[in-house]
Amino acid sequence: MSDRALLVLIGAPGAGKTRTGKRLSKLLGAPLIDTDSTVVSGHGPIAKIFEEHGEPHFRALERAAVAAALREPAIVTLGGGAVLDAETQADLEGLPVVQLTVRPDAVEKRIANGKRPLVSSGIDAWAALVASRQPIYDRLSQLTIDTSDVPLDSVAVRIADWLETRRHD
Ligand SMILES: Nc1ncnc2c1ncn2[C@@H]1O[C@H](COP(=O)(O)OP(=O)(O)O)[C@@H](O)[C@H]1O
Ligand SMILES: O=C(O)C1=C[C@@H](OP(=O)(O)O)[C@@H](O)[C@H](O)C1
Ligand SMILES: [Mg+2]
Repeated sequence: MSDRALLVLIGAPGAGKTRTGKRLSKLLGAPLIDTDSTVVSGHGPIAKIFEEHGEPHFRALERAAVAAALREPAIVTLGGGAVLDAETQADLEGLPVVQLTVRPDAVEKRIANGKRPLVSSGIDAWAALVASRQPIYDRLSQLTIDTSDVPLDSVAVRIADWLETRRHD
């Protein structure tokens, strides 16, 4: 049997997927693949890709990174929009998928660095984007954790505990 991801984190931009994935990787001693980091390593900053080549080009690069990552025995953290891809949705079937969520009041500061082109105009754009995707995040995930008031370490521990329980089911 080919390798598959150990855990996948999905959810809204700024919910904490990348940072939580890093903590979990340390906690579990497992490798981490952040698909945005893969794209950035190969093609430069995301905002620049959007500016110079447009969103469809970014999505194609992202899909390639996601397809490769999901075939590795690693913790995989996706960009917030990666789950819009139908092939990615199919690839996630049967994998442990955790959704991170965050309230608008808590995310505002987190996304203020201008690195996320789709939400750089502010919290209303973020809220509209997340509302449109919420049914997909809900359908694909088996566990949801709101990170608004929970420290990173605690989010990581909760996910590690859940994974452990799942192993014994
Ligand atoms: N549980 C948390 N509590 C407080 N701040 C957090 C938490 N998780 C993430 N952050 C902060 O939010 C920002 C975005 O985190 P990141 O992991 O990049 O989110 P995502 O990958 O979901 O877009 C970072 O500055 C990070 O430090
Ligand atoms: O929600 C989105 O469409 C995006 C989220 C970002 O990742 P994070 O969710 O890790 O911020 C990044 O992939 C890109 O800016 C597009
Ligand atoms: Mg991220």
